Amino acid sequence: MAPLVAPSILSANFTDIAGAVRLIESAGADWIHLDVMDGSFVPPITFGSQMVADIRAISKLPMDVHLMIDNPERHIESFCAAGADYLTVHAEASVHLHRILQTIRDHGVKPGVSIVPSTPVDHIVEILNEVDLVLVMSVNPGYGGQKIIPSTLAKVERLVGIREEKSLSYRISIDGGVNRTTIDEVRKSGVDVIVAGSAFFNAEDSAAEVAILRGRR
Ligand SMILES: O=C(CO)[C@H](O)[C@H](O)COP(=O)(O)O
Repeated sequence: MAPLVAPSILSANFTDIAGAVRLIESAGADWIHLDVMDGSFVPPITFGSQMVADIRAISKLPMDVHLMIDNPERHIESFCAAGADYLTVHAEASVHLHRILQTIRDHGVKPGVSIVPSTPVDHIVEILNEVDLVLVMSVNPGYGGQKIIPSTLAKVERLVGIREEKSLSYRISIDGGVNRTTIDEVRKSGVDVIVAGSAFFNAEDSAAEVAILRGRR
């Protein structure tokens, strides 16, 4: 099956977020990916739950909210209330991962877990039955436009295997450095969702770019 495509507004022009959302919709992309950064877990600061609420007000596309923040437990309620469909926290950001994931689900939102390139899949095996999404960071988080770290694709393959072995149903997403040069290798890993920032927002024809990322040329 073709993967879903989730353009990341991190690579959009922040003076025209509504325009970026319209572009994502008109290009036929599947989800909107929102990178929340706090200047602590990662160096940059992007935006908070108000951005999620404002996008919810103008779009019905599923919102895939990726919290690159420390102490995510402090912010679960506000992002759930803002209208996130998927809310993903970093395994490295809290020792109380199990509780956080359950809190997200209690709020009626799909919980996700993410790992940075240096974190092995073994670190999250115990909570895979609690999540609807596993987001594998294929670059070190914080910035768009970086080169993919190829060894991260083996983690996607491992997650595909565990899902089958344990009859689980999470989706696997990859984030960072996915573009028309890397897409063939990325798709071979068995990934379900492709997050694309610069490849989407720098494309001359964004609908064609979505088709390429899905594997239809
Ligand atoms: O999470 C991110 C950075 O932390 C971005 O979503 C990711 O890097 C996508 O950007 P690009 O497709 O340009 O690599």
